[in-house]
Amino acid sequence: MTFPKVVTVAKEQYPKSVKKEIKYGTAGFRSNAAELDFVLYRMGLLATLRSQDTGAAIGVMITASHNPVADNGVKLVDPAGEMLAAAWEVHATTLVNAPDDSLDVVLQEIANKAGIDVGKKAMVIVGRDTRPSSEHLRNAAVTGVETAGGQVWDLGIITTPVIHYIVTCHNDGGKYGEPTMEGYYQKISKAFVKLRADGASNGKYEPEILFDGANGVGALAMEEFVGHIGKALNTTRYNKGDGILNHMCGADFVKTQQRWPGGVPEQAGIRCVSVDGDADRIMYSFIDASGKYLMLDGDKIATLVAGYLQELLSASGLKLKLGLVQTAYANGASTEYIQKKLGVPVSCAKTGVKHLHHEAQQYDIGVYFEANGHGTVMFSQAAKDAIRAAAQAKNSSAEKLSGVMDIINETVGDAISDMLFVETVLHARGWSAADWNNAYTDLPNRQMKVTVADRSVITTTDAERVCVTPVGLQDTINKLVSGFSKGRAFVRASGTEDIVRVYAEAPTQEETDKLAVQVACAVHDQAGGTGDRNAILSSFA
Ligand SMILES: CC(=O)N[C@H]1[C@@H](OP(=O)(O)O)O[C@H](CO)[C@@H](O)[C@@H]1O
Ligand SMILES: [Mg+2]
Repeated sequence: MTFPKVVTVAKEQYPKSVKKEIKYGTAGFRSNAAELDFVLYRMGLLATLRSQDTGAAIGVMITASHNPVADNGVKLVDPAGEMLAAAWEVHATTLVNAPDDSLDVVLQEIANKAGIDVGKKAMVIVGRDTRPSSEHLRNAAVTGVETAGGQVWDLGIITTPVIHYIVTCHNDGGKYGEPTMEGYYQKISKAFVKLRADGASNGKYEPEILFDGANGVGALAMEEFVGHIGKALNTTRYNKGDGILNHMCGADFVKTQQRWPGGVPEQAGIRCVSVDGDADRIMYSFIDASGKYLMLDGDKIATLVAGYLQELLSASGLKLKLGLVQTAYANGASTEYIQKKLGVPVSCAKTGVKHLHHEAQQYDIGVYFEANGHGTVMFSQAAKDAIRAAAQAKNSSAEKLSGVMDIINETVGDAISDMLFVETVLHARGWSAADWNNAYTDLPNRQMKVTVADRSVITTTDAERVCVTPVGLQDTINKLVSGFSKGRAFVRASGTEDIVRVYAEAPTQEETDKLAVQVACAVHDQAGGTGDRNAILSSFA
């Protein structure tokens, strides 16, 4: 047998403890941490096989991102820093659901299917967030890798974007950057400091932020990072790990509650940057002169950076195709602004970073962002070559573009790198947060969750904007939407929670809430709702 100890180790140390089928979803496997030992062991096994399959190092990140501290999760990172290939998501699901005593057979089947020489060397790069359960789960993953004959490179506590960066750099022989934490910090901070060589203040821009670390790994990363940026950006850091992870703070709290994060003193006029529990998402907040709270989300960031890239691109004279990728959750006002005012083409992708990432590859410069603050910019090789050559020839816009390329972590959304990019654009434009916010006004919007017996009855098309089944539900939605001038609504099954999500937009918050409630009731009625219908009806009463 090719996998001699796999079954014994599983039975003795990491027996399968969950009976129900679990699935490698939008963000890998995620659940209560107590249910994950066997999953991590098995993902260690699978990562080894995937490494043998690709002849490259594979990443394993242990995190449940913005979810509560009692949860945890695992996702694999493919050789070029991208999300695990779809075919391997299927293998992951098969392996995790197999009984303990058939693990060796299932592994062999995967190896046969993919034509893998399992005697080959394998390297797995493991990282984890600050959750108390993460160390224990790391041990399970490491045991998996070693039992399958692979070698482990343990990065310890690290942000999700940095593991993506290190996997990329390790596999391309250092072309993208030096494959270490220090290499990452150096690369992005040097570019940032250089771009503001003329001075940190400019017009209404002040180089000062409040940083909300969500009590997670982003806070630790920022503590190290400030040493590299010196006076270029003055940061006051909060939620550094003294409180509960993601609790009343962080990017997800800010986005879903549309409130100033707990643990950060309110200061009018100063930008507050919130990251999530693994630092791949970012939100900006500020309080204006009249004391009003304002949130600047992924759509605001996307339009700001795409507009700036567009400007540099046309000033440089380079003929490269720039585009923005959003999802159906993008605020309609942001799409209209970027398309009509700035003339940047927009594509809509399905929810989940891998879909946006893929869609962004059709552009020379592809900006992608989810409204919840997860996103980055990708440059094609041709774009990189053209920009660097023009920069060498002292084309000043191309020099700026080249600097911006070094700030950006192209491998995945990265809160710290995205923050530096936003700060760079605001600095270049001489804008305050209010100026940025005034570019366009968000349409009021509302998200709701509906529990149903089986969320897979909801299927969609057209980047999730149209519901195909249950038959008739879309007709109902259309009818409801037509009752509001300029309304928009859609429904889809969540990929990370056992619920159906409802999204609505309309000219006023009151109408938006009304539309959301009506659509949620339609889902409840036509898709097998299990919750309390009256509770839906009285949601915003
Ligand atoms: C509406 C929304 O915010 N959905 C989130 C959420 O996906 P769902 O499939 O909607 O549960 O989690 C994903 C993974 O973190 C993230 O990519 C996505 O944006
Ligand atoms: Mg995250």
